[in-house]
Amino acid sequence: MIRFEHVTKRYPARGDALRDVNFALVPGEMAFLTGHSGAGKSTVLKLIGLLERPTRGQIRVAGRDLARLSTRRIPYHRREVGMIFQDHRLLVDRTVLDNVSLPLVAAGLGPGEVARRARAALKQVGLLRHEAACPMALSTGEQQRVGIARAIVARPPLLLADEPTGNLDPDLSWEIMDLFARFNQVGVTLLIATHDIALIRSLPYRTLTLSEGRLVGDAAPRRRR
Ligand SMILES: Nc1ncnc2c1ncn2[C@@H]1O[C@H](COP(=O)(O)OP(=O)(O)OP(=O)(O)O)[C@@H](O)[C@H]1O
Repeated sequence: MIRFEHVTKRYPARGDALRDVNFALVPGEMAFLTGHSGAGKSTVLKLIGLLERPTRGQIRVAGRDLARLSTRRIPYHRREVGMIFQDHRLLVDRTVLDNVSLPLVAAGLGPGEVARRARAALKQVGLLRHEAACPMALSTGEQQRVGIARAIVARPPLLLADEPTGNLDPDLSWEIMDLFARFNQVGVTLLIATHDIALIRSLPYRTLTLSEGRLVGDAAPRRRR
């Protein structure tokens, strides 16, 4: 589902944010990406979502070489990659339902289909009763779940999450991880960037570790007890 081969990313004025990074995730895998602040976690996710381009190396997602993707195919690629951010990036002047509908509206679906699918996504995250609310009226954990509903509404095979539990207390963090595990059980591939060591240690998933832009660790998933 994801393959990085000798990927280097240099930001002008900053230098190398990633250096010769190599790893692969098979379809249906769920993994953490960790490392200190500035290690390059968000950069890895942005490269996969085509929000940034590598300076060197090759990135393949779902078998496609991202460097060879035509401009016409980029919106299609973005719909296949659901992205979840710590600050959830919701539009505060739109309802919860409108926020979740956005990727489908952008994909050109008709209003009936958009509403049907957006409600199904809200139901999956347990927020159907808040569909008419404005995001600011919801708690932080609920806002994060709206962001997750928006990321899954187009049913992407790949979900990327950048510090999805960063603002949440432990109980809410568990709720979010539970949701991710449920998506994973139905075949979605997930890569979750986090520096929440307690969360990582308590869950059995594979963990990729970055330090100073290099991949320095790749711990296999532990067996569930
Ligand atoms: N658009 C940019 N322009 C210049 N430098 C950048 C840009 N984005 C990130 N960087 C730099 O690249 C390095 C890696 O950043 P990145 O955000 O990928 O790290 P991170 O591991 O996600 O950090 P954090 O946990 O703090 O979010 C950092 O030194 C950062 O300052």
